[in-house]
Amino acid sequence: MPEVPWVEKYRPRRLRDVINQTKALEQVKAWIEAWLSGNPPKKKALILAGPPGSGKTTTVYAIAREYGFEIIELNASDDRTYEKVERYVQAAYTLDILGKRRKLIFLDEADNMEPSGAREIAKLIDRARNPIVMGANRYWEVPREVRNKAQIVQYKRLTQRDIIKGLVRILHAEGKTVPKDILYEIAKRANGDMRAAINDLQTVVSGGAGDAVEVLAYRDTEKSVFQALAQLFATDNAKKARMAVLGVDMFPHELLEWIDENLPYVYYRPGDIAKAYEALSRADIYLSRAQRTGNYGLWKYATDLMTAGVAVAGVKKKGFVRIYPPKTIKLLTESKAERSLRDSILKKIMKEMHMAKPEALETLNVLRAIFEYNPDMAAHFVVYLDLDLKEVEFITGDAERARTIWGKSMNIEKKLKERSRLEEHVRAAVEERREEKAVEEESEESEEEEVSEEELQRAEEEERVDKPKKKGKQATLFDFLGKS
Ligand SMILES: Nc1ncnc2c1ncn2[C@@H]1O[C@H](COP(=O)(O)OP(=O)(O)OP(=O)(O)O)[C@@H](O)[C@H]1O
Repeated sequence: MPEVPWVEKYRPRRLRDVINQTKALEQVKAWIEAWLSGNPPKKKALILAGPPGSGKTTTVYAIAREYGFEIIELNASDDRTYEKVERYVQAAYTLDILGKRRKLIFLDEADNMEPSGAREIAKLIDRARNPIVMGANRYWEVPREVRNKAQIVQYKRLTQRDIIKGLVRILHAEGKTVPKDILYEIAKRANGDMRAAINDLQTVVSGGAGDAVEVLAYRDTEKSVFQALAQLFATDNAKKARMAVLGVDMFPHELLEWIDENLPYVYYRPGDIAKAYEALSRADIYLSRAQRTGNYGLWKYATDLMTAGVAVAGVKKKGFVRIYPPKTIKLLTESKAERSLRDSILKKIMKEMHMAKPEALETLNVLRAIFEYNPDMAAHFVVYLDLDLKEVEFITGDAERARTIWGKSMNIEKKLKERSRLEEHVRAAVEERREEKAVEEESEESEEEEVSEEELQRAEEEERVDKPKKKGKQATLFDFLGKS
């Protein structure tokens, strides 16, 4: 028998178990108490607005339980809903008098109402004798005529901490545990949606830890590391082994951890295991050298050793090998937003560096290392690839480091701008000078012509004078010589 969905099994029954919506709950309580005071609130409808899985429906059910209402739940996007609402509105008072439980009408998805339905619902709110509560993710998409007649109660997006609190509560109740990093990963990717988080938790707990990682971490990655490792461990061909890990979106040292974890299950002869580990430890040496020196070309040797080096180490077990994540796993997960960031970075790399996608992926890995260890060089890449801050954050995975690199890149950009301004300036000056020179030369040329005419005359005269001068000079010398 399939298990009851935990989202229903663990839906808080009481208001005080609803996590981190205190302000909203107070408003809802005050409003419902006004109904019970015999002096109904001015606005006879309530809109609970907020992100999915933040506790709106839960509130309605808990309030009904605590204040003794029966809930009539209807979907606002359903065309026939308003007819039903009308029936209940009519009947409600009578039922009340007959001592039956009071009814609370809950209309979910009020932001998906048809305009015609909205007009009817607005009319019904006017005539309502019992509380009408609506749920909506996008308040502004609730038709205006309905919105105007309702009081709004805003639900917050739950924080990661709230989500973890909710998940831990369920784990306690189930007597189950999951690794902390997986729990955090679930909370992170839920993005404030407790329902999504609880569903993920249930999948993970009922599936076992191996599946957990597969379900959570690798459903979006380029090529799953499970697939890659299965291929790697199935071959004793060096080239195939190298190929197996291409396209795995992972740092070499992370890949190394995965291989490290799974090696003992692949070889059964101790000598072979030892040989494989030797290849791994040499890979590790290359990796730390790469990190120390910034020579990331060494990554290639490291990757060769951990793939080809391991693949040829000996005789492997036949058949299916179950791949386990390393104990110290750093989950490489991606949300939709992260994925789109990564794609946009890849596109920039492909465009600027003229690369195909697999190469761009490798480059992204290299960039990650550079961004981790060499902020100055990273800043140049930011400018070169025209990355934005979000993309830099994605590459670094660390907001603070991203800001440092971003700051540096702004300086470079400023300098580049200054330089191009300067260049422009110098170029303009040179141009100006050249023009001036051209004008000068032109006038010089004409002056020269004039001068040369004069000079010509003078020269001619001089020539006449010169000769005797020269002669005179020579004569003097001769005279002198003669004299001496
Ligand atoms: N604030 C909360 N505290 C505890 N549990 C919560 C909270 N919010 C949601 N949950 C849990 O998440 C699941 C979904 O919650 P709920 O149905 O109240 O979401 P919702 O806000 O109505 O979402 P939607 O807008 O999608 O209808 C329930 O199982 C509930 O137990």
